[in-house]
Amino acid sequence: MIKVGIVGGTGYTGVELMRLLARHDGVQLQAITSRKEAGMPVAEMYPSLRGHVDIAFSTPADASLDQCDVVFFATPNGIAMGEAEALLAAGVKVIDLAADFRIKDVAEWEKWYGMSHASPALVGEAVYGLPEINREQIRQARLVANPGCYPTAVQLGFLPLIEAGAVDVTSLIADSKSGVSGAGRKAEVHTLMCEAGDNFKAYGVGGHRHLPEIKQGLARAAGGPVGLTFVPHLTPMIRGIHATLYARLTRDIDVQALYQQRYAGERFVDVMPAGSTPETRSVRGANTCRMAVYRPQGGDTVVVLSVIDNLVKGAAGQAVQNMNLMFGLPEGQGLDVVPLLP
Ligand SMILES: NC(=O)C1=CN([C@@H]2O[C@H](COP(=O)(O)OP(=O)(O)OC[C@H]3O[C@@H](n4cnc5c(N)ncnc54)[C@H](OP(=O)(O)O)[C@@H]3O)[C@@H](O)[C@H]2O)C=CC1
Ligand SMILES: CC(=O)N[C@@H](CCC(=O)OP(=O)(O)O)C(=O)O
Repeated sequence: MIKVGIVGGTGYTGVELMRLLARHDGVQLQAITSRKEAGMPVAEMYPSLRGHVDIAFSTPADASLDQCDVVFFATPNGIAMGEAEALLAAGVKVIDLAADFRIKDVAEWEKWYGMSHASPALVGEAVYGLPEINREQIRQARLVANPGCYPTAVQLGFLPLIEAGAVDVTSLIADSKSGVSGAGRKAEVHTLMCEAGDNFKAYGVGGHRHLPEIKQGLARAAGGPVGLTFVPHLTPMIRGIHATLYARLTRDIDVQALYQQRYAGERFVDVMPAGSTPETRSVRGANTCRMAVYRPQGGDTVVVLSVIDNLVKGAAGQAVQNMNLMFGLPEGQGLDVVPLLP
């Protein structure tokens, strides 16, 4: 049994990790941290876990994380970078759901995240945890930078076109919408029901911190810099990301065949039949990125629709997928979830 620790168990990605790991045969939940709720049984805070998780929260200091085989950081940005080095030295693998190790250019990371990096030496070692592009490196990794939610939906949506060299990479557009759980559980005015319910708005139009992460991944696929306009929106739903992506073709190709071939062996990417429109509710609770690709009126604009559950393929599910790869387990273990509908 793999001994698992979770730092930040009271938050939305933390409780989602517990929901998935509770049904995973290969792991034992060893420690779940909370600074404020130490001593409280996890299932008292989250009755959905009654009968599934029978331990109490402990403080990060009391959690004996160095006794775990793997520690997930489901914490705000800037926490894992201060803890990872000691855990790795103790032989513990680390998966950070935050952004501390996602961007290889440390100065760029510091600019977007507004803090100094506490562990720049580890940034080079960290493997970006998008299995559909980095599977073999993840298998060997001690430290995985789990991708952001928008970057997962956007990169998976654009990759086939860019890898095939079939589009103008200087003029990509990602029009993306997120459910409110993407903002986490912390109290903030903009996520109050009277602010976010029955409302729809763009934010971060002038620059969102996921922009450099997405551009880094797409540039790697393109073999050079890309130009991307990325506009996120907050929608009045709890879970889900819907990314509508636009690119200009540079040659005539069958985009449906391209997408089907690229993701043919990928269990967690579903290319729908031509003419389909993926819905966010079709992936609710599941580790699936579902997509459809169009060439409206047979023209040279490609439109890709890409949906994920931000808490699953956009965070905790992808983190479990990465853990499975790092420990040589079947990649989908614990992730065989049928989406909840309606
Ligand atoms: N929500 C989403 O859809 C996604 C989130 N992410 C990223 O995952 C991370 C977690 O997100 P989310 O679960 O939504 O966030 P939440 O705000 O819901 O939870 C954050 C958790 O971190 C703990 N925490 C806060 N500060 C510290 C600290 N200094 N030391 C230890 N623990 C701390 C809190 O617990 P307590 O106060 O009890 O100690 C809480 O459990 C973030 O970096 C987020 O950007 C990534 C992809 C998607
Ligand atoms: C709706 C909402 O507020 N979403 C968050 C992004 C989600 C997130 O969790 O950020 P990381 O993936 O970088 O960790 C935001 O835009 O800041």
